[in-house]
Amino acid sequence: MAHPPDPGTIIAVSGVSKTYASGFQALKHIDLDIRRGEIFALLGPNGAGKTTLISIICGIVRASGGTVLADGADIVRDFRVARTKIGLVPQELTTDAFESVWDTVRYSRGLFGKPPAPDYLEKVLKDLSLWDKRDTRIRALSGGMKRRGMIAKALSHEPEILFLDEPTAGVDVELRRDMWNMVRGLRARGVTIILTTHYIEEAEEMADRVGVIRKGEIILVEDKRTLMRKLGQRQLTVHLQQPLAALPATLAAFALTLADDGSTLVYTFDAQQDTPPEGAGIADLLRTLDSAGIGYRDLQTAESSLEDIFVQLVKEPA
Ligand SMILES: Nc1ncnc2c1ncn2[C@@H]1O[C@H](COP(=O)(O)OP(=O)(O)OP(=O)(O)O)[C@@H](O)[C@H]1O
Repeated sequence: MAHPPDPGTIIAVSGVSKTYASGFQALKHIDLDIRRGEIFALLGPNGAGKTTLISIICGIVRASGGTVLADGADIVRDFRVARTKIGLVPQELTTDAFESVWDTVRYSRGLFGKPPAPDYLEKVLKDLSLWDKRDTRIRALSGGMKRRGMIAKALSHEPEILFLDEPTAGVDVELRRDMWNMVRGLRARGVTIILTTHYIEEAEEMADRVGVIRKGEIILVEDKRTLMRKLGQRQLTVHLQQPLAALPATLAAFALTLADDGSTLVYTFDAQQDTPPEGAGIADLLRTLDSAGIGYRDLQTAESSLEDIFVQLVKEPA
């Protein structure tokens, strides 16, 4: 069954499964709502099903079951309407290599039945630093420029939803920066962006929400900040004046480990615990150290990153 229409939802994935002809089940009953105007990062290890899911939503791969609505249009029944809403920058660079950049974007726009819009296409190419290359054949472009070309092509019909599958895999720093500027600009214009990435720091920097997929199942969808607060851990590192041979019994109340041959104490606690259990706060620890006569030179705190959280989430259960 389709979802009840919710104006805040731009993509509604309901019960989507995919079993490839080989018999391999790549997706298992995926439910996922993408909100209008957000940047959504889909994270998952190799082979988790990210590309399969994106390809289904974009109408390239047929689901074995379930439904997808793109801005209210069923991607199978209302295929044409759904397609005009979506732009896809695929992982693999495939395009009509013999056409010029300009012809590629112009032609691609025409395929979606959109009237010519040279001013819009000029802006897209300029934003992607491709304007100077507009008469160059795609195949004569460098790898990074080809990727810019793919993005321009995906944007040619002014889609409301843009999928970027591993957009920055193997691209240089400059292109990555341009790409994120472009993504920010698109979001500011109300375009919804869904990206897959292996660079978790990108998701950390760019995404509003994060979804994690593992072995064909969505195991988590969360606002990025909430996720980091919920699952993040903080660590306090205490550099001691004198190394300790072992943890003294007076410190047993704290979750401590001794590192660096006894010269460092590491205290790990949940970032979500604004109020730690009675007597287990940082102040309590420092007081206990003082009264035990354990001197320290320095203190450092660190929070776990989205990367740490991700690694914890996708690691195989022991
Ligand atoms: N055409 C196909 N036939 C059979 N199995 C396939 C096919 N395409 C993908 N798979 C399998 O489905 C699983 C999911 O693949 P998918 O490409 O969706 O993963 P992914 O999360 O995008 O991975 P990566 O991060 O490596 O791109 C993998 O085990 C893959 O081998």
